[in-house]
Amino acid sequence: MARHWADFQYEIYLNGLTGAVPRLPTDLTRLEALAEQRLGPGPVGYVAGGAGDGSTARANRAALRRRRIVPRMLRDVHERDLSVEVLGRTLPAPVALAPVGVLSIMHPEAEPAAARAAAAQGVPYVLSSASSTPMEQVAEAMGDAERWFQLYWPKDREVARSFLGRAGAAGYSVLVVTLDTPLLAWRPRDLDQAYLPFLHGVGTANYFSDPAFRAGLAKPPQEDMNAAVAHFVGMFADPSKTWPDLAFLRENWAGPIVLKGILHPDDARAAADAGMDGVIVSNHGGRQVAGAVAAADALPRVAEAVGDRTAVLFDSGVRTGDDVFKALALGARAVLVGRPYVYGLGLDGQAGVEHVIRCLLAEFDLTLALAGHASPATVRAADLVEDPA
Ligand SMILES: Cc1cc2nc3c(=O)[nH]c(=O)nc-3n(C[C@H](O)[C@H](O)[C@H](O)COP(=O)(O)O)c2cc1C
Ligand SMILES: O=C(O)C(=O)c1ccccc1
Repeated sequence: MARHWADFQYEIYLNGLTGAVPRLPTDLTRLEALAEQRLGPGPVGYVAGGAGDGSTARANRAALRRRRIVPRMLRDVHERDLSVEVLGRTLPAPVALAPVGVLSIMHPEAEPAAARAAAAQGVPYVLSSASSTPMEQVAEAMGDAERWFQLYWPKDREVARSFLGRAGAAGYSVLVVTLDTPLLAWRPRDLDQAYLPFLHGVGTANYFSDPAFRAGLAKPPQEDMNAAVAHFVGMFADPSKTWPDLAFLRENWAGPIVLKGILHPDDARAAADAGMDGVIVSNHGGRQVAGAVAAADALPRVAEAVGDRTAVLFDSGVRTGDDVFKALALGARAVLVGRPYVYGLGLDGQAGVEHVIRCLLAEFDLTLALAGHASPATVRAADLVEDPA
C-alpha cells in the first residue's frame, strides 16, 4: 500500500481540535530565520552561507520560482503512489536527505538524529564523509533503512580505500562521490565570523577514527589536535583528480556510484561513459562556484544529454513540495534536500527533521494531485511554463 503523505495535513488539523499547532512552521522557507534567532549567527551563518555574494544560492531559488506549474483537471488523482525507481531500488517518494557535514554544530544528537528521522520516514539519508559521528555509529542509528555514504575523496589512496571498505562493511550500499569541493570556496559570510567548524575538530570523526588516517600522525589526535586537524585539511580533498581516476572507485565499491556536483552536459556524458550509475545535478547549494549556473537551469540539459543511460538526481534550492514537482518536470528522478532539514535538526532534533520530511512530502503529494498526477512517473516538461517576467 502506497503511503498517503498528504494525510499529515489532516493530522495537523485534527491535533488542532485540542488546541495544538505544529511546533515548527509548515512553510519550510521560514526555518532559516527561526534557526538564526535560536541558534545564533555563527552556526547558522555557516549553514546558510553561500559562495561569494550569495547570488548563486539566490539564483537556485529564483530558477525554481520562475518555473510555474500548469495544472490539469479531471484525471483521477484519488489513489496516488509517490514511489520512484532509482539506482535499482524503490524509494517511497522522490526525496532523500542530502549529505551535510558537521551536524553537531546544530544539535548534540547530530547525524544519528537525522539518520533516525530519515529511517522513521523511510527516505534515504546520505551520510557525509565530514560527519561529526563515525559512519559505523550512524549506520546503527539507521536500522534496516537504506544507507548511502557520501565520499570526499581523500588525497591518500589508503585512506580512500579504508573509507570505502569501512562504509561497505557498515552496510552502506550507494556511494555518492562529491566532485565540486576539491577546495572550499570563498564564503564571506563564514569568513567574516572565522567560524570554520573543523578547525575546532568538528566533522573529523570518520578521519580521526580511521586506522589509515591515524597511520599518518606522529601522535593520536587527542594528544596533538592541531597536527591532526592539519593532516585532515591536507587529506580532505584532492584537486589533482581527473576522470580516469574514477576506475579506482569502481574497483573498491560493489554498489551503485553517483557523482554529485554535475552541471555541464558533457560532464554528465562523461559520467555515463565511465559507467557511473547516477549523477546529482547540484551546485552544492550555491556554496562552491560563485556565479555558477542555477542548478535548476542546468538540469534540463543534463537530463537531455544522458537520457536513460544514468540516473539524474537533483539538489540545490529545494524548499517546497512544488519545487520537488518542478525538479521532476525538469528531468530529475528524485531530489535531495539540504538546509531545511539541517534547520529542522537545530530547532527540534529528530522530531524537527521528521517535521521537514513530512511537510515537504505532504505538500508534494498535494501539489502532484492538484496538478493532475497520480504518480511522479507522469510528470513532464510540458507541465511547466517559464514566467515571462
Ligand atoms: C552546512 C552544509 C554542509 C554541507 N556538507 C556537505 C558535505 O559534507 N558533503 C557534500 O557532498 N555536500 C555537502 N553540502 C551540500 C549538500 O549536500 C547539498 O548539495 C546542498 O545543501 C543542497 O542545497 P540546499 O541546501 O539548497 O538544499 C553541505 C551543505 C551545507 C549547507
Ligand atoms: O561546507 C560545505 O559545504 C561542505 O561541503 C563541507 C566541507 C568540509 C567539511 C564539512 C562540510
